[in-house]
Amino acid sequence: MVQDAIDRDAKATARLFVMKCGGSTLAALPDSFFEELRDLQADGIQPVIVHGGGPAISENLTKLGIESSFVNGLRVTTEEVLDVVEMTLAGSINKAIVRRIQGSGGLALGLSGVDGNLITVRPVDNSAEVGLVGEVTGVKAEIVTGILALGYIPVIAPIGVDAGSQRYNINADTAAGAVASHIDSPQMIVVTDVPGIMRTIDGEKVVLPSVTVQEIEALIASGEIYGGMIPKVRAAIDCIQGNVSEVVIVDGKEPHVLGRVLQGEDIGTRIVR
Ligand SMILES: Nc1ncnc2c1ncn2[C@@H]1O[C@H](COP(=O)(O)OP(=O)(O)O)[C@@H](O)[C@H]1O
Ligand SMILES: CC(=O)N[C@@H](CCC(=O)OP(=O)(O)O)C(=O)O
Repeated sequence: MVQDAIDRDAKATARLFVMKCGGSTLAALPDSFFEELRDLQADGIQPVIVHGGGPAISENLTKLGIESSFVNGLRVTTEEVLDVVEMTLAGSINKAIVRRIQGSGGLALGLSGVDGNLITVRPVDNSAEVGLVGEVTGVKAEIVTGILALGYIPVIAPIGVDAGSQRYNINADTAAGAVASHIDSPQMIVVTDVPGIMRTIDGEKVVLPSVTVQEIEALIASGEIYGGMIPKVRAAIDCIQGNVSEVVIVDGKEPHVLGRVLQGEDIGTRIVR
């Protein structure tokens, strides 16, 4: 009987997954991606979305004539930059994702980490260099599970608040990893614009089917993992030290990509302990 209860619990948590959608790929995601999300939701699976939008933020900053730069993959964020980050992430991008899910017949509810103090942060260690960028200190899991219990897919924009209600910009990969850890999601799926972590072997580019934490450190040290892939693998390493057992990096344009990952098919790169 005890075993039955354990099996039931395992089944219940296995239905939950966090998905990070990168700004590099959002506009290119086909309708079939959102239709699959709708079907998964109808089957009782509980996706939680954390999204990025870096390219759209940069575009809006340029339009407004506001200069911005990156230090180690983090956007140097002033209050002026944060106005644009918030209007882009919590505004147009968040609502575009919600509309696409609803347009396919699914149910979604958008919010940012500010709403209900969902994501609390403190300034990152190098805040003297990057400004108002936050490191996650807490996630109110009950808000996420409450939205899921209402039958909606939570769609979360990566902006956090501190105890004094100051808002902060958070890298979307980092925010997704923190959400996955705090809600005890067994899996995090990172949807991006490449088919996984790639490496050149004998002059040919190949996708690594699976990598360990140690292999990742070596690939960063050799320069084979660089740029936007670094925060993804760092977030993956952080969350697989906890209750998340695997992180899968995939290309959102692959047909039926979510179902294939959930069924354990060899697709993309699996990051395991
Ligand atoms: N080893 C690697 N394999 C695949 N992509 C890599 C690798 N190292 C760096 N990248 C880069 O990481 C990018 C994905 O990161 P990014 O552009 O930030 O995506 P997103 O917007 O989805 O967060 C790829 O387009 C590629 O240019
Ligand atoms: C602190 C920091 O750099 N925040 C990111 C948040 C968006 C993001 O991470 O979007 P992608 O996933 O599309 O890169 C930024 O301002 O661009």
